[in-house]
Amino acid sequence: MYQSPRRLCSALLLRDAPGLRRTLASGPRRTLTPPAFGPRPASPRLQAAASGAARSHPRTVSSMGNGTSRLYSALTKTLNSSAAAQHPEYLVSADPEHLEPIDPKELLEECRAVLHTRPPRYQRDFVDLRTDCPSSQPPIRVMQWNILAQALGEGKDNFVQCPVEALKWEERKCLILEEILAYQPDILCLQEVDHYFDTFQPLLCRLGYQGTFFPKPWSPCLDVKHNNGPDGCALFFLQNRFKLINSTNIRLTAMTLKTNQVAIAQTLECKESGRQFCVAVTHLKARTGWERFRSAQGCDLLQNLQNITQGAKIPLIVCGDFNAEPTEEVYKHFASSSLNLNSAYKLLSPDGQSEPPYTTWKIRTSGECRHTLDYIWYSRHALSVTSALDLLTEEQIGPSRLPSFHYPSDHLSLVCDFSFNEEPHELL
Ligand SMILES: NC(=O)C1=CN([C@@H]2O[C@H](COP(=O)(O)OP(=O)(O)OC[C@H]3O[C@@H](n4cnc5c(N)ncnc54)[C@H](OP(=O)(O)O)[C@@H]3O)[C@@H](O)[C@H]2O)C=CC1
Ligand SMILES: [Mg+2]
Repeated sequence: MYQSPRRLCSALLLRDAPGLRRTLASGPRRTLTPPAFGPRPASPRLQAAASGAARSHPRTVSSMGNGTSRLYSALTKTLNSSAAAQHPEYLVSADPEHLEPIDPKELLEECRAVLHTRPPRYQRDFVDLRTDCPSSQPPIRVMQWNILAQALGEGKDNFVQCPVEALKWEERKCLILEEILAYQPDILCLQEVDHYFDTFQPLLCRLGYQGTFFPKPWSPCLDVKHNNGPDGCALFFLQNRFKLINSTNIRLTAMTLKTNQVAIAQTLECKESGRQFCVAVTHLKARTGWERFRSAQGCDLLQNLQNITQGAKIPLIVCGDFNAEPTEEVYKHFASSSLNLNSAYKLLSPDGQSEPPYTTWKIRTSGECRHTLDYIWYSRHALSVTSALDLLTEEQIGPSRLPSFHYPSDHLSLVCDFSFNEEPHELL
């Protein structure tokens, strides 16, 4: 598709003039699955509106913690004198409700232009898991992803086999957006988000999502020089499909003590069917030696979810980086909870009983770390998984593991399609 130079220079490219020049010189080489979002009017003011989005303050996000995060975000931008001097328009506030929608195809084109020197995206296929006749309602697509905080990736994680150039934010953010645009989730659950206000909230808002961000109270990102504020969990849903009924930000406790880990839980109503369900996102405490702590955090989350779902009356989907293998206590608590949860990715195994062999794979100074830590739990009686996105193979991941020039995070995205099971009275 032809893109005028003017259009290519949008929000994504504002801070990447050399990338733009490369784009115009050689054109995109990468191949992509085209997005299938509903058509939106192409915006003739994409460039101006997108730059406005990048400097805007959100209105729809929930309250707790957002003030802190906005402050850090504003502070880091102000302190980043080069960015402020070159693009003073970043400091001007705009009302996100009056920003024009983005055509996802245009955004994808922009991502492709920025990424044209990188290798092509990995091909991942959806596995059909339907066991009965198709539902009359369109499925609900849920994406779970620890996207890797920029500050942690560059300053803390020690991915010794990953070249620093592969972590450049101006390109890595395009890889993240490309992944989201490729799978078009209705609901997006993210961890390690440290670019909510300047990137994901404004862009995803203009793609039709409503977002909520809850930062960690003492994010390790804040220890990193030139950080962009705290990292935290973010939850987005498509506004044309769901109505927000209730939203709760949860600071997890462990043995009654407040911890540094958080969750967001929202009750949504499907606009097509009128059915309600609850979706939650969390990121539990990392590292070995913290198993009992994680277990306590999991119990606290389950207790909160019991209350929010009115004792399992409302169907539930819980996405998260649990930082726990299936052998850990916290996993067992979720698997045996009275909320009647099943883990969606088990359904990809031949017997439907085994988790995938890995959801994260990286090489640190301590050696290779290959673990299954990320899950999508769902109410096994009320919901069915109709398909799930297969994981990357070892060959696709490559010998240097993740993140890499191909893939932006050390965690793989998990994507599932859900449908509501018929209620007993509807079967009569
Ligand atoms: N600025 C301040 O004033 C304060 C800062 N802190 C910082 O916060 C940290 C604790 O925060 P907490 O939320 O408990 O952190 P966690 O232990 O949960 O880990 C934080 C992040 O580190 C990643 N991580 C996991 N294993 C390793 C590893 N081996 N090496 C490097 N990174 C790893 C995790 O990624 P993943 O989930 O993908 O594995 C996670 O996102 C402290 O280390 C301290 O640096 C704490 C208090 C105050
Ligand atoms: Mg991490």
